[in-house]
Amino acid sequence: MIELDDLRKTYHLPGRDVVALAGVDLEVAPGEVYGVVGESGAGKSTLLRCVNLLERPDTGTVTVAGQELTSLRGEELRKARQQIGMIFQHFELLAQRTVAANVALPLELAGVKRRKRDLRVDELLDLVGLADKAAAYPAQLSGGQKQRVGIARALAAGPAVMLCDEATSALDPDTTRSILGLLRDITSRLGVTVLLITHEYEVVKSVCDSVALLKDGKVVEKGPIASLLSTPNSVLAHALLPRLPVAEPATNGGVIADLTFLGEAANRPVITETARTFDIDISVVAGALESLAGLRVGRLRVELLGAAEACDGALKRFGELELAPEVHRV
Ligand SMILES: Nc1ncnc2c1ncn2[C@@H]1O[C@H](COP(=O)(O)OP(=O)(O)OP(=O)(O)O)[C@@H](O)[C@H]1O
Repeated sequence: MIELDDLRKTYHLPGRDVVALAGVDLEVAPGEVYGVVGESGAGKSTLLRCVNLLERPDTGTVTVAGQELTSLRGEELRKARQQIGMIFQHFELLAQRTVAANVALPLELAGVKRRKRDLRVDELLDLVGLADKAAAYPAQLSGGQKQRVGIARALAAGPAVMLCDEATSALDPDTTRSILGLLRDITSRLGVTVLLITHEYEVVKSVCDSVALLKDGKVVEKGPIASLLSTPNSVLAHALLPRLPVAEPATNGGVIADLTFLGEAANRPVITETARTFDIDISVVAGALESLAGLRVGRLRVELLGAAEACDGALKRFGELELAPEVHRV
């Protein structure tokens, strides 16, 4: 649904060049929620601006819903952009317009007739739970309500794709949860594909199917969350896994190791089986369980007590069982 091929963008400043995108390839499948994460300055905003061509990449192509936007200009580009809705960190609502008139704006620009427009606006406000705020002005709304208006406006022209620029960074954690839930729910119901940029892994955890890590203008890792989680040494997987407390010294002088359980592995009696096989004691020190991209992911910190060789054997066995044991050397 969105295809980015070798996107490059350099800003020329007096006396120096800043490479913002250094050859980005990305493919977002229809209906998917795709997150792009990265530190400040990694190139996330530039990437998003290049997708709807608010910024023209120096080279490379952007294809959205089968149409190569980078080959279009003027009226053709304006038309093609109606396939793309956008929501912003600071909502970007027009203060002098009512909620209904803000949502109606893309429809006005697309030349939709008054009656049809009004019906569509009612439907959209209903969808985002703001039917009773149609006549209110943005200043009278909370941050979460403003973003709901932003979502309704982005959906107004019936886009195939929605771009979200740090959509929840200005909101508190509870409001963030409800906005992300709404975004996930509405876009999956309407079959809209979402590309979002964020610097928060919590956002990726709660809504994304796939994720890419941008660093210095390059994608250094990407893929569906479910496959990243089972990729050894994946930086993204590590950042997305449920958090265990900072390692404490071994309480009984044993070997401390963190194990990761994905999906069905959580149901197997591997701890008792391994303890029996190697004739050691294994106790659970800490644990966490979360749902990530529809997959149950568990992490367990265990302490192995027994002969050094037996403990090594047990750790090797955990590796064979794909539990990715990480040993804490204390
Ligand atoms: N209009 C511009 N002119 C000059 N340099 C720019 C411009 N926009 C971005 N840059 C530079 O390009 C690089 C990438 O910036 P970008 O804003 O895309 O990163 P980001 O990952 O979105 O960062 P943040 O999370 O802080 O918004 C940075 O070094 C930035 O200073």
